[in-house]
Amino acid sequence: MGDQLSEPRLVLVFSGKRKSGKDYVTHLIQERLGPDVCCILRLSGPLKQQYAQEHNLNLDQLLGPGPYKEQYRADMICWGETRRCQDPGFFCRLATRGASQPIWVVSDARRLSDLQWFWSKFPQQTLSVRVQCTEKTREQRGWRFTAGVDDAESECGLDSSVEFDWIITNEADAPSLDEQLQPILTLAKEAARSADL
Ligand SMILES: Nc1ncnc2c1ncn2[C@@H]1O[C@H](COP(=O)(O)OP(=O)(O)OP(=O)(O)O)[C@@H](O)[C@H]1O
Ligand SMILES: C[C@@](O)(CCOP(=O)(O)O)CC(=O)O
Repeated sequence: MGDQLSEPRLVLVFSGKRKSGKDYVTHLIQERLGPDVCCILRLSGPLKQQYAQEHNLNLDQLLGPGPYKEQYRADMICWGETRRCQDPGFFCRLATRGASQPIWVVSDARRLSDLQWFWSKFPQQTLSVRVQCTEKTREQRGWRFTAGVDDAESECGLDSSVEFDWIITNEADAPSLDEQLQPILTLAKEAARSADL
C-alpha cells in the first residue's frame, strides 16, 4: 500500500550536469506555482537518507548545495547503483511515495531508466527538461571535474539518448529564467486548474 501513487496532472522530469542549477531552477518553479500545487521530488532524497543513516553522516549537508556531499558522491553513486541494478525503479518509487500535489517536479533524473520509469507510469503527463550551462559557469558555482564521477553514468547517462521537451540555459547572459520557464509555467498552471475542476 505504501507504494500507491496518487495521479499527478503533470510530471516535469529535470536533469542536468552537476552545478548546472537543477535545484535552483526547480525551486524557482515551485516558488512561482506555490507548494500546494507543486512539489519537488528528488530521486537522490531517499538514497541520501538511507546512505546517511548507514554511514552516520549529516543528511542536511548531503542534501544541500555545499562541498560536503562531494566527498561522498563517488561512494554514494556506487551504493545507489547496487540498489538500481536489482530494481531500476527503486528510488523513483520511494521519491514519489505520498506526493499529493497535482504538479510534480522531479529535480534530478540521471539515467535513462529514471526517465523510462516516469514515462511508463505517467505516459500522458511526463515531460523532460534539461538544465544546461557552460563548464565555466559550473566552475564558478564550485564544480571541478572529478574522474569516476563526471565521466560516469550518473553525470552522462542522459547526454545523448533523449530529445528533451525543453532545454533551459541557466547562464547570466541567457534570457531570464522567468522568460525561459514561461511555457512550462503556463502548462503547469493549466494542468493545476484542470485538477480543480
Ligand atoms: N541562476 C542562478 N543564479 C544564482 N545562483 C545560481 C543560479 N543557478 C545556480 N546557482 C547557484 O549555484 C549553485 C549550484 O546550483 P544547484 O545546487 O541548483 O545545482 P545542481 O545542478 O542542483 O547541482 P548538484 O547536481 O551538484 O546538486 C548553488 O549554490 C545555486 O544557488
Ligand atoms: C548519489 C547521487 O544520487 C547524488 C546526487 O546528488 P545531487 O543531486 O547532485 O545533490 C547521484 C546518483 O544517484 O548517481
